Formats: sequence, structure tokens, C-alpha cells
Amino acid sequence: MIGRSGNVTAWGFASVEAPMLFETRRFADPRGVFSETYSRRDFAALGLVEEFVQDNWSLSERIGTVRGLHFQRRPHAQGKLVRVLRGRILDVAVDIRSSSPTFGKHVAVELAAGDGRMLWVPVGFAHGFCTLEPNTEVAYKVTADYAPESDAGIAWDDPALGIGWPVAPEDALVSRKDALLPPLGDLPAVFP
Ligand SMILES: Cc1cn([C@H]2C[C@H](O)[C@@H](COP(=O)(O)OP(=O)(O)O[C@H]3O[C@@H](C)C(=O)[C@@H](O)[C@H]3O)O2)c(=O)[nH]c1=O
Repeated sequence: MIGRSGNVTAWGFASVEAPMLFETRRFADPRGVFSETYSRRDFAALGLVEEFVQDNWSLSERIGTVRGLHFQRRPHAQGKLVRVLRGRILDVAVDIRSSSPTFGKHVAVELAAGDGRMLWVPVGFAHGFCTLEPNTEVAYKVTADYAPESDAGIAWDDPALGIGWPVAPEDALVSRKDALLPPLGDLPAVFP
């Protein structure tokens, strides 16, 4: 999948626990395409020894739907491996490790159905996305069980984050829960 002939992009984040963009190898033939979407062996070869315990799927009907920016507190903190099954998103990961030199910095990448791209969002990052097409389906693997008592987040449109969202705040479709999330500056240190 990756490492053998797929591509990996890492950004200049502090520590090895950095977001990474994987571009998987695709095998096309007259029937269509084959691609491995997860390989424990290939991840391990990149130093990512993670156990995924839950797979999630969401459908967002409207363009400009924003989900996030979410994370779970310890001991239920989750790493996430995100890809798109239908449609297209701008996927975002924000460094919320309070002692990190890249605290508050983010990566934003477009992921589209069939493009073979996956974003790895490690523990210590808040995650969210905005849909760029109607009826967008997102699938992601996570490394810890869902724990509503550890569920938390920061405001997606916090100007201090400087995220170039493709939708204006007044046009975005967000959940009531997400509309009430605090800006990063009001968040007590979660990941020291
Ligand atoms: C995240 C999650 C939600 N739920 C339930 C709770 C709620 O009733 C319903 C919808 O939950 P939410 O509004 O939190 O769904 P959503 O806003 O799509 O939350 C997701 O957003 C993206 C950006 C992430 O990174 C995910 O980790 C997750 O936080 O689904 C589960 O049963 N298991 C889960 O793992």
C-alpha cells in the first residue's frame, strides 16, 4: 500500500506524532481499480504501530457541512485514518498539544473519492472537515473506542487558527454541539 510504491507526505510538525498524507498504490485494469486501504505491515514499516479498534462512516448531505474540530480526551484519545468514499472534503488537523512548538498550527488537505489519499491524524490533534460536494461519505478508522464522556472539541471557525475553510461561517451547516465549541485559547491544556 504505502512505503512500497505509494507516497507519504509528512509536514513539519514537532515529534514523530505528525499528521501524514498517504497516497496508496492503485492497480487499474479493464474492470476498474484495486487498492489496499490499510496495511498493518506497511504502517509498521513507517513507525506507525497503531491498533485500530473502530471504523466510522458519515454521510453529509449538503455542500458546506462542517464536522469538527473534534478530539477525545485521554484515556480515550484517538488517532484517526481518514478517507473519502463518495464526494470530496477539505480535511483539517490542528495541533493542540500545549507544549508543542507547532501548537495551534494545522494541515488542510483535500481528499476525494477514488483518489487513494488518506490523512493520518495522530493523538494530540483536533480533527474536522468541510464537504465540497453533496452527499459526501467519509470513512475513518480510530485507535480508541468512542467515549462520549471524553468527547471534546474546539470551534472550527476560531479566527486564531487561520484555517482557509471553503465556506463562510454563515453558510456552513454545523451541529448544535459544534456551534458551541470554545476557541482554542479557552481550552484548558488537554495534551501537555
Ligand atoms: C463519533 C461517534 C458518534 N456517535 C454518535 C453520537 C451522536 O449521537 C451521533 C453523532 O455524533 P457527532 O455529532 O459527534 O458526529 P460527528 O460530528 O460526525 O463526529 C465526528 O466528527 C469527525 C470530524 C471526527 O473526527 C470524529 O472523531 C467524530 O468526532 O453519533 C457514536 O455512537 N459513536 C461515535 O464514535
